[in-house]
Amino acid sequence: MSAVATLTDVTMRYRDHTALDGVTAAFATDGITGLLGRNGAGKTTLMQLLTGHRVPTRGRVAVLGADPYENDAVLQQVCFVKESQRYPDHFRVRDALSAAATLFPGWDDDLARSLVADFDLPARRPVNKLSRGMVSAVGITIGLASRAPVTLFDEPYLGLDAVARQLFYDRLIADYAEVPRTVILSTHLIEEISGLLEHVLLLDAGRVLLDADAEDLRAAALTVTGPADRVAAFGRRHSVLTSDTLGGAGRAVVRLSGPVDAADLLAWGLTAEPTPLQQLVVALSRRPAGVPAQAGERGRTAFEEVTP
Ligand SMILES: Nc1ncnc2c1ncn2[C@@H]1O[C@H](COP(=O)(O)OP(=O)(O)OP(=O)(O)O)[C@@H](O)[C@H]1O
Repeated sequence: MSAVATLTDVTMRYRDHTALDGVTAAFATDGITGLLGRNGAGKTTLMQLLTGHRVPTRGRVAVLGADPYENDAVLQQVCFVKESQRYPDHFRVRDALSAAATLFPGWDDDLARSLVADFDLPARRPVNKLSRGMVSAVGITIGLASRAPVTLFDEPYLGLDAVARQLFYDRLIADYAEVPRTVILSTHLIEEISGLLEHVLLLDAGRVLLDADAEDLRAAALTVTGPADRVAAFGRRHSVLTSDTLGGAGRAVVRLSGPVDAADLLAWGLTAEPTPLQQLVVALSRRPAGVPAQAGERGRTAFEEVTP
């Protein structure tokens, strides 16, 4: 894989709190990565390091072959759409877009205009008079129209309604097809974006819990249902991530340790379907009740061998 951005054994501490702990990861040139994880997992911190907003306590961050911190040559190739982006008080929508146009060499004005129209953004209205969702739409417009080789969206759609979110996904995928680039998208709306993702990086308490191609993930787990004893027996052949029973019926999310023959499943009286990404992430990130998230401790590790 040719990587456009890497973190090598990166630790980030805020006073006594370790937000990232020994993270090593690489982001492919031209790829859409979902940066996933529970609240406080370290997603924003990781993005801040990639965009030169912070310097790691330990380890190395490289973007386009160089340290991004205070590096203008790198940073003009990087667009970071933050969860709660603030704009100068007097800025109208069109001012925000004009300012962005001067920052990014690849800025596409036609694309910006068409996104403004699609999101129904009032170009002359001050940004601080927009609704929460409209402010998000401004950020998304800037993120897409920047056409930056490395574009990061940190939960970009606070307040956006379902129709506008779908518009974002559609425009992202269409524009990515036209101008491939590296997109890193952090979100809690995993199911909504799972179809867009080529790669998944899952953080838990500051550590990498999963780093895998989305395609491999789809083939790596099954949700199996059927008589509880048979589900349990099937699970013993593989690796059970979560399971529950209701009466005599069982259901388990199973990480496969080898190929599964459909006829074999049928003979066992079981039905199986691919495990949705969201369910998989929940299963992997789940900690036993009462166990706090703490960097330095690993979460569940059942999936680690799947990591390419
Ligand atoms: N400036 C800071 N000072 C102290 N602690 C911080 C600071 N920024 C982040 N943290 C802590 O670091 C941890 C990781 O935070 P981060 O914002 O990176 O998580 P996140 O995965 O983006 O979470 P969320 O999904 O809730 O946005 C959290 O425990 C957070 O409280």
